[in-house]
Amino acid sequence: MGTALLYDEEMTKYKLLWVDPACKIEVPERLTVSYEALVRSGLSDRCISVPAREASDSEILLVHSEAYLEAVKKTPYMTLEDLKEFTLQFGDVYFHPNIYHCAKLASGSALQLVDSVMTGKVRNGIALVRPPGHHSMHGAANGFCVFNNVAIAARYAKQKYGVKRVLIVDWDIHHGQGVQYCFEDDPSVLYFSWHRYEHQNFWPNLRESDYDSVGKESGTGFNVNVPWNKVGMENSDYLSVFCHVLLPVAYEFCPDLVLVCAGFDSAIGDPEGEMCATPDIFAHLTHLLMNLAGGKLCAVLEGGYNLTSLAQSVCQTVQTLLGDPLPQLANLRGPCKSAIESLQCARSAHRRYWSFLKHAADPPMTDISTKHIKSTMEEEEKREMAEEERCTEGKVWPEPPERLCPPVCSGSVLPDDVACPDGLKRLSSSKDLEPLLVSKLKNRSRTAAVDGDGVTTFSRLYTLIEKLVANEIRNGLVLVPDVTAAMCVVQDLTSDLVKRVLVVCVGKEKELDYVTTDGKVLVVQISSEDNEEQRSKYYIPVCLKKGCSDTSGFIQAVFGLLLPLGYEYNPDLVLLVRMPGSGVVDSMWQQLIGLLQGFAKGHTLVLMQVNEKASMGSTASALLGHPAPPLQELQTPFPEDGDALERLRERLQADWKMLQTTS
Ligand SMILES: NCCCNCCCCCS
Ligand SMILES: [Zn+2]
Repeated sequence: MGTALLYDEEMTKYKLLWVDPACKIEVPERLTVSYEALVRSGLSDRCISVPAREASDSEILLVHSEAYLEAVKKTPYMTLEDLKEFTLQFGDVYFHPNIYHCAKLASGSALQLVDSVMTGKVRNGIALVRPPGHHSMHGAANGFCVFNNVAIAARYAKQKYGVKRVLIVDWDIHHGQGVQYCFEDDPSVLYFSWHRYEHQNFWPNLRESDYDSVGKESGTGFNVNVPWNKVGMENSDYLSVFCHVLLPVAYEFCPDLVLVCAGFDSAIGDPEGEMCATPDIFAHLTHLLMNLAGGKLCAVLEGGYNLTSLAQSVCQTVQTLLGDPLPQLANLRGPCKSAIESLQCARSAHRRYWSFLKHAADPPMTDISTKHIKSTMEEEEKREMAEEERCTEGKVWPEPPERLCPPVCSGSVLPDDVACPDGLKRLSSSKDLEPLLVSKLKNRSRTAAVDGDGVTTFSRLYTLIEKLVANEIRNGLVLVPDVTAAMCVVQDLTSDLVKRVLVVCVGKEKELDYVTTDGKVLVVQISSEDNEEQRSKYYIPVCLKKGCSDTSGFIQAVFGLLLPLGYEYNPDLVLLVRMPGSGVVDSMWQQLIGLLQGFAKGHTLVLMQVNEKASMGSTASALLGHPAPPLQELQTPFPEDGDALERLRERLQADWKMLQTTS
């Protein structure tokens, strides 16, 4: 299924008609540069164009009051003076004779997008709209917003499609207070927002935007705020919050639909956000949400006021929705001190509501929610200030790298008597291995693996790896008689082909006879075994009491450890090894493959044993980019697992900064 794109140039036909410094950044060009960038890059042609429509009164009344709607209805007939007068009652917003029409189109576009996704016409999509929506409230316009496009879409999805749970992710740099007010007492809508806050000193300066606003009444726990108390936040900070706050909660919530308040004023260069995250971060934020709700994701444009970073960020988002390989994010050095405080506060505020956060640490000693923080400018913060100046003053960043789609998506190396799953391209060995390499393999790994056809297998394997590295193939599936032997062989084959290999071992391993210390390989093993003594910086055993069949524990290990480690390590190849008898559940297995595609431009090599070929179908499906099925009802993780994971993270965070969640 495809990706919907909604855009209608009618929504460019309103603008600020008088002088108002607070509103001058909200210009029609925001929409035209975004759409033109999609056209120029060829991305719009790859999308399914869906027409905009006007939201009806009853749809608008799902969120707004009749009085407010009636008042807005009058604006097309107002004189300039009347419009100015009418605007005065609201904050940081302006009206125009055509804005009511555009506001109905913006909300209607969001509803068209929901229809396209919920009817299965498309898998996901994006609506490029203005005016934005997330600040508008039941009876008031605010922050450039007239109708709350995403809030209306959430109510509409519940009413028309019986959607039980909606996740709203608001990655715009402003707090979507309008959305928060709408759903704070509603447990069927989980609202997540990060936003520039600076201890309530940044617009809209609301006390209820802080991390301790967790929702109310039956909605308690279903409102997650992460305040940024400094500017200059980078990719590391954003990814840390996704891994350590949003994703655990989102997976536990298990939504039927994901709506994104896709504001791009959180990108570098934006005059509002003054952050330093680069446009390619949105490729990863989108990707990390795409295995929720069976891939049903609707992104609706909110803010974004630097026309260059806005256009780039929109393209990065659409390219990921289309399933293209992700760009590698380099030198992620872990969250800054301020981000860690925000992270820790949000996690501790929610640990009583979400079992996946149950073992989160206590809030930091310094109570960061007070408005006038009296923290002395420590050495670290001085460095951060210097960093910020460099970042925001410069306001230059590299164009996001090109994300080329390999001609072949998934290759396979299988025993001759095993049928190749649909969609995979069977590889034959293009050449025999050099005798030297064969002898190296023979003495390296168990004899059983390198008999006659063993060598054929290895030469095919070598060919597959060469094609992955050459980006001729995106990922691959390998079925071998003995995964342990094959693992060592792959390590040998890759050692001179790639710089860094992330090995993810699912299940028990007899004994891992290669533990490298040179950093060329990072092994993360998830099983029921605890190899305490073998642990090193590059060999990280994660022990689950009930082993890999415990999906709750598994998913916690993925978000709390594997993903942050993977981002920091930034491998050029991911080797995913499924040990026989691991007990991993197929849906979890597919989620894992989906999530690991975020690394190494999607170059994932899956190694499985022939006797597990029953799982080849689901493996192939995940490798081909089909969204993983939602993880059904997740039980509460075993306390000892959650606790052990937190302890392991605290031990490792000295070596791996992306694991930090406590200051
Ligand atoms: N420096 C201008 C103040 C603008 N304040 C309102 C911002 C609304 C953003 C909507 S995404
Ligand atoms: Zn914004």
